Amino acid sequence: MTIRTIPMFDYAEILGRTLAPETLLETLRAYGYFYLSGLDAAVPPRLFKSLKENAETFFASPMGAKLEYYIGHSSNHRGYVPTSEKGAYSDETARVYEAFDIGHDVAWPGARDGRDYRLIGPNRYPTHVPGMAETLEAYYAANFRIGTQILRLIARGSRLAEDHFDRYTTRPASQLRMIHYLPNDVVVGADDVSMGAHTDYELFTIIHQASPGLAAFDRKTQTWGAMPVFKNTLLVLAGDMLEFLTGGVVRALLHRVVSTGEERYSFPFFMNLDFETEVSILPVYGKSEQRVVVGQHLLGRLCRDFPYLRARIDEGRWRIDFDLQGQEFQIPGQERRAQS
Ligand SMILES: O=C(O)CCC(=O)C(=O)O
Ligand SMILES: [Fe+2]
Repeated sequence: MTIRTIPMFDYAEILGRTLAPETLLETLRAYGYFYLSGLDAAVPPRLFKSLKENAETFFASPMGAKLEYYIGHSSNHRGYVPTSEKGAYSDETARVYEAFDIGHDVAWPGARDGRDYRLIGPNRYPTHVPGMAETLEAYYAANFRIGTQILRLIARGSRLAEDHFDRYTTRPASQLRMIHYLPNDVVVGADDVSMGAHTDYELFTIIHQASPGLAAFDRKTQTWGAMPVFKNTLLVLAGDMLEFLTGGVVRALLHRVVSTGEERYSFPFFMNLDFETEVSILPVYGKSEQRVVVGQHLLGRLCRDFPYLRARIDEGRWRIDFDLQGQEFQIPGQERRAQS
């Protein structure tokens, strides 16, 4: 038997500034994740509860009602994602999840600097689920506040002013997903997954899992380990942008969702910078000419995940002025793993 230490911080340590920024960064470096407890003031237990209740009600509604909010009919990538919207993951044995996606809710401001991502704009909510808009907006705002606190610690730990990133999170490319894994009878083995192995595309992901299923890859032992679920806690996973900013000191956590046949709900919030933010390695981690634009990296990745987006771009309905395939970034001294 292996005994595993689980990194867990109390959110009060972050708000009260008793958690050293170096400790947070060292934890992300060593584990790629940490749990956050003590969230009652930041995310009241009744908000977690109504989030799940809204998800249950929405996903239980007739397919016709859900498809009225189909993401493929949205002009800014918001709404319902059916199980058929299958991404290019060769290890997804049984894709049995559906989702509902929202983002930063803002009136469409039009293209800026000629960069027209079409991922920006207002959210769209089903009118037949009472309270869903209020709950999701409140949950999004709570996660964004928590994400901002974590990002400020990361800034301090990287020898930057605490508010360094604040100016880049005015219209963040941060999405929130409600995910519903359907109960199913597909016979599975220990390695069968319903969401294929991937890293998340943003700075970090703040996940609330209602039940187990998430597994993370431990680079040291080269094994997959289950991520336990603790009531009213959040799990924070390092993503691609943090790996890029830290020059690979913090690696994005490779993770996947194992098939169990059981119904499951999960709510990831992907903390990101503004779409047009051009990022480079932070000075304390080294020097490189390489630049990545947050929205371009995100869109490049989303095109792998969403056939409807690929079709729109391939058919010229969404014109983009950059190379979608060229969004793979290189970390100096590290070979980029092959994406499945
Ligand atoms: O279902 C989960 O717990 C994780 C979902 C996930 O990894 C994702 O949406 O990127
Ligand atoms: Fe993920």
